[in-house]
Amino acid sequence: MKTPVLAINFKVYNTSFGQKAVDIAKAGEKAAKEYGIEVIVIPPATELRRIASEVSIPVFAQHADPYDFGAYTGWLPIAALKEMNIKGVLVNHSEHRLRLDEIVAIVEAAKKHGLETLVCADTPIAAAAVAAIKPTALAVEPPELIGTGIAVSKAKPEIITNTVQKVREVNKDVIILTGAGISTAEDVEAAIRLGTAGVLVASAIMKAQNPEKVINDMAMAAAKAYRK
Ligand SMILES: O=C(CO)COP(=O)(O)O
Repeated sequence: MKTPVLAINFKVYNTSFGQKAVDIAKAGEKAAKEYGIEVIVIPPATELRRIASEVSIPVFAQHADPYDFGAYTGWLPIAALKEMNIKGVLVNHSEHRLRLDEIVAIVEAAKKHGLETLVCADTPIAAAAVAAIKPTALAVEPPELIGTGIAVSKAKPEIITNTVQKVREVNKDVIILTGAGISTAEDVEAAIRLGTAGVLVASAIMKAQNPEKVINDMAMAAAKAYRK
């Protein structure tokens, strides 16, 4: 994973499926090229194969299970992601919470299959616990700000600075991202100034009138703030 990062969690909005999802992913690809940053798109499981075949930027799954191919009805094996050219997996999102042993199993299985991991944590302490598992990246997202349009980087900057401090005590390499309520280019800039390498964002893009413009503005802000 390169830095800075604009990771777009599509969640399961009505814009997260079909052609709209492809258009948003293509806007991400365009911004990644234009500003030289890492844009990661994270569509629902049903859209993974199509989007991975239409864009060259990394596509991550919103969740996957630590299984190989086999008799696992209703689960999404990590082995299948690899076959679809998916580059990584989001783990333990606050809307899809897991126990620590389950997080460990997914991160280990992803490593075995050569996939990256972006693990979510709701507090600085949880982020430090996650950092000890050595994922590729982690995102600190206070659940009470998710989907509110109130950016954690503005409303609760101490959550970000505490996360960076606690995580670096246990892991010097993991990429740290900021998420929850990130709405504007300014919010992205603040997240980077507070010591993280980018953002994990959903509603500001998925619910926008003009998602392409929001992606462009956030990507430009990330590139600019990260260079300084
Ligand atoms: O949960 C999030 C990203 O994974 C954050 O969601 P919002 O950007 O909608 O606040």
